[in-house]
Amino acid sequence: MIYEGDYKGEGLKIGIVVSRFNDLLTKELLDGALDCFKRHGVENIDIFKVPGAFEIPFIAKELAKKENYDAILALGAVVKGETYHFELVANEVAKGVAHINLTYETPVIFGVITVDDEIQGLDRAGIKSNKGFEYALATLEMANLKKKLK
Ligand SMILES: O=c1[nH]c(NC[C@H](O)[C@H](O)[C@H](O)CO)c([N+](=O)[O-])c(=O)[nH]1
Repeated sequence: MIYEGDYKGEGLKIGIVVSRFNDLLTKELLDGALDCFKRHGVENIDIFKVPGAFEIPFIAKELAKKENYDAILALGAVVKGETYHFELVANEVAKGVAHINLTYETPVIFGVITVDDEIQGLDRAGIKSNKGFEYALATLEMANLKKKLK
């Protein structure tokens, strides 16, 4: 028997946590995700805005604890700078989101792009593709797969 989630969005309640740091990129990721959710029939979306990617896990955890979202999408953009800060932020956000997935009952999709520079970021935020749309598809798939496991 093969179990996989479909992309039906009707009746799903989705939470999006999006960081404002590098919002030239993150607002495009958010637009791409909202476009995807709308095209797949999702009508119940809550959006939570945080200062930077480092703050994403805290809010994602608070939402997962409530257990009233079918899935949560974390969107952010970490761009390599001159300092080591890039690696610290990127690693901690990934670890934080992974920890929430294994601690609570709500799937949290890791939609944080980590890029060397803004151009690479723009390529992924609309020029060559919109990763926000792709991460939203993963969110729909996981929300529906989880329903099948009940
Ligand atoms: O979302 C980001 N936050 C970044 N830093 C801020 C961080 O997420 C926190 O908001 C800040 O450290 C306050 O806690 C970034 N860098 O510094 O490289 C970055 O590229 N992206």
